[in-house]
Amino acid sequence: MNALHSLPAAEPLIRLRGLSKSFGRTAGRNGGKSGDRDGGVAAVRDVSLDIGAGEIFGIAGRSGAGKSTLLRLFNLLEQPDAGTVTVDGQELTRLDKRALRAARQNIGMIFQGFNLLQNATVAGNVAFPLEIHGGRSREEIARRVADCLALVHLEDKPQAYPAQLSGGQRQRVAIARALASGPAVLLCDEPTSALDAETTRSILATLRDVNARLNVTIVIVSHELDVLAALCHRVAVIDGGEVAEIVSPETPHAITALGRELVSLFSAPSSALASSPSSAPSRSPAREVHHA
Ligand SMILES: Nc1ncnc2c1ncn2[C@@H]1O[C@H](COP(=O)(O)OP(=O)(O)OP(=O)(O)O)[C@@H](O)[C@H]1O
Repeated sequence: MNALHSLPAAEPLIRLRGLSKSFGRTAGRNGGKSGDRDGGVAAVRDVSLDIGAGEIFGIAGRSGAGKSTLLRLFNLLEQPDAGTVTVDGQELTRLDKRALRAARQNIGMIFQGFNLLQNATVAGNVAFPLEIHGGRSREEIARRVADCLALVHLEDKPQAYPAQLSGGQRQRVAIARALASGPAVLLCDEPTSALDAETTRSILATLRDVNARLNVTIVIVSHELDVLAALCHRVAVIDGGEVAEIVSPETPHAITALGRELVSLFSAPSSALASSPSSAPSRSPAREVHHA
């Protein structure tokens, strides 16, 4: 689908235009349009999106739809074959390596597997991106680490090692680390998929808090539709690398099956992952997107 979806009223914080990415023999700056024909995989096809400052934006889709590839294009962990990525007024796709490294300070990212340094303490993990980027004093870094750990309620764990923490605590360390440089954007790739329902609820509460208190724009990929419905203002449904539709709680008639399910979950007052502490503790597997 070529149409530009979505449109926050104000100037968007994130602007994607005509993004395409193929893997395989034919990947190249020509847009990967021949990707299928020549045996490659067209993972993302001509995606254009605007995401507003302070928005929580979800990406849904079946396994292999292109969700993670699309997310990794937001900070150019994947280089697009065609198209542009603009974040906070900076067109990332025009930057050289050095400028891109600096621009990435404005874009934090967390992953399903947490990706923590096992041999570093909690404080060491959070300090790490600040230390490698340079330009900050030891005191500044210590203050920033303490602030970020307080934000995720781990102020009592700076000297612990990742192996001594629960999965939820590890993900909160990863969130603190991703926020250490004060980014405007937090990208989340399946952040709760390795966690049980109770822990998922606490991570969602932390992400809501980060969004509300710091106005950090969040983009989250998840195959768990109830997670997306509990957290997001809008969700893009990706199918075959394209944006099939964007749904929100106000969408009257979703066109895809996933979109319809999301809309029903948005309006489900008893969503297991709603912010209310009295909500039901477990999630229904029927609300997950199963492999295609
Ligand atoms: N590094 C790569 N090399 C080759 N093909 C890739 C690579 N990364 C992704 N792909 C292919 O691109 C397509 C989209 O993959 P992607 O991981 O983005 O999908 P996804 O929607 O995130 O799937 P899942 O929910 O299973 O993680 C798939 O066909 C996948 O096999």
